[in-house]
Amino acid sequence: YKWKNPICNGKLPPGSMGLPLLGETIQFFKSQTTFDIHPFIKERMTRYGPLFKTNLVGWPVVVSTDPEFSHFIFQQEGNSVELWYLDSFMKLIGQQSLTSNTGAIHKYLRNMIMDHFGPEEQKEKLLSYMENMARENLSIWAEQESIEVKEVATTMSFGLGSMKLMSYDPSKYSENLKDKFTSFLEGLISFPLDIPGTVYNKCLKDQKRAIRILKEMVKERFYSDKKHGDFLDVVIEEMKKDAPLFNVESAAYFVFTVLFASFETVSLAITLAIKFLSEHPSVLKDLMVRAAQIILSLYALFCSEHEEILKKRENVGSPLTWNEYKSMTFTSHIIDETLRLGNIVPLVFRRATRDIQIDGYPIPAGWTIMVCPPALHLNPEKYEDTLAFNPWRWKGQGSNTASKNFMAFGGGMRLCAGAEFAKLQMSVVLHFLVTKYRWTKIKGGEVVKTPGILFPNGLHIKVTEKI
Ligand code: HEM
Repeated sequence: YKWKNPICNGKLPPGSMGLPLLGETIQFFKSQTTFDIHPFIKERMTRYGPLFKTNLVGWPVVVSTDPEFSHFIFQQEGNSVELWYLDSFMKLIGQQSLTSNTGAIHKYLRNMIMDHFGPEEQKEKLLSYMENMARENLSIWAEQESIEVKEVATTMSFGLGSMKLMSYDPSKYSENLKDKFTSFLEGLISFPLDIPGTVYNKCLKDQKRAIRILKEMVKERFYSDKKHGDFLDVVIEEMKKDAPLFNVESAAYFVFTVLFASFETVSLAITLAIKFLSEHPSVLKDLMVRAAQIILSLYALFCSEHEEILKKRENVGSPLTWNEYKSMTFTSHIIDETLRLGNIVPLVFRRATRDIQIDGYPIPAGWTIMVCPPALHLNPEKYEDTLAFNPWRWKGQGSNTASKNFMAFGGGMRLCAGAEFAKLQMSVVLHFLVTKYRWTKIKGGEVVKTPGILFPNGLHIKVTEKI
């Protein structure tokens, strides 16, 4: 009785607390093979409405599928809610990483990241890194009989992220850092059962090895005076201050979190975009026509005005400027649509630090609030024919990062620090892929959501250079 009726001032939102201790955990982790809202959420939305209570992995939770309330929750960061994730997640991310810091320290660390991934840095340095990375990787893809997209996209994004963060050189270390992340995203939102054979267990082991490598790097840098111009330089500078924010352990966790956030999400988004484009030739055709138009108009302009620049550009393919990438509205619609339908981050967690009232229901202090972006992204009142991949639905809008109906990058003070970096990287890869190459799907492409997205059979394609 106590389990089913938690003590609280007033009537809690509708819903069931499930079985004692287990709650509704088993139903929550049930896998699905479509992009639709997870059946656990969908069934309860129909039964109880947009806000309902449940219990997951021992924690009392209120699930929000309501745009207004979800937006309100993101705005309440540091006021009536704080960032909070399941114990299993925190164990993987580390108690001292950015995600666990609040207030001024969070702001300070967040700015450190923004300084390295923000628009100024993108214009100055990152764009040319990205273009080189995309060009080099694509030419390697085109040499293969077939490639598995998620795998090669991960290699490319990891290369970019790890170079920018810590000038990572794999040949210097006995174990490869990238291999330690293969099951990380899956593990983060998988059933937190730490026994051999489970994804979570593998993830914990890999995380320990990754932290070991990163600690080695942090120590080496700490005792060296050589500057690399990367993110780790800034972390080391922090460590050398009188009242340092980091020790070796927390510095390693910090870099680990940013590294993970910077490449797993992007490589998944690139894979999803390629999957959707492969399945929707009319979208691909439109994208190719627009990309060709941009290049042709640039060439025409340069031919008439800057013969030397044209020559330089011809030598390196067809790179563009930051403003040119930003003005590719159709590409940004494809990216928004991929993120809306793909729901790479299917759940965002917070904890009420004091009692919150919503529509006459109390959410007691200490309860978890789970914001569910797919419910907002697949809301038929906002997005017609919700499961259709239709980039044209964004026509007339600029690029989306956060709104009440688009929360692919979260919102409020915790809005993804790498959102613009991620979108730029996707634009660059798509631009080079469609202007210089064509591809055909060989096999795979099916998805399973657990609730994180997996490609159980991969997505295998053959890339060829256009003549
Ligand atoms: C398509 C790619 C990406 C998606 C879908 C995505 C999604 C998200 C979401 C939903 C959050 C909010 C989590 C929360 O509120 O609890 C977040 C936070 C964050 N993301 Fe991303 N992200 C992406 C790419 C990146 C990249 C490339 C970076 C690297 C710089 C990055 C760095 C971060 C950081 C540091 C945070 C924590 C921000 C904070 O707590 O202030 N993300 N991301």
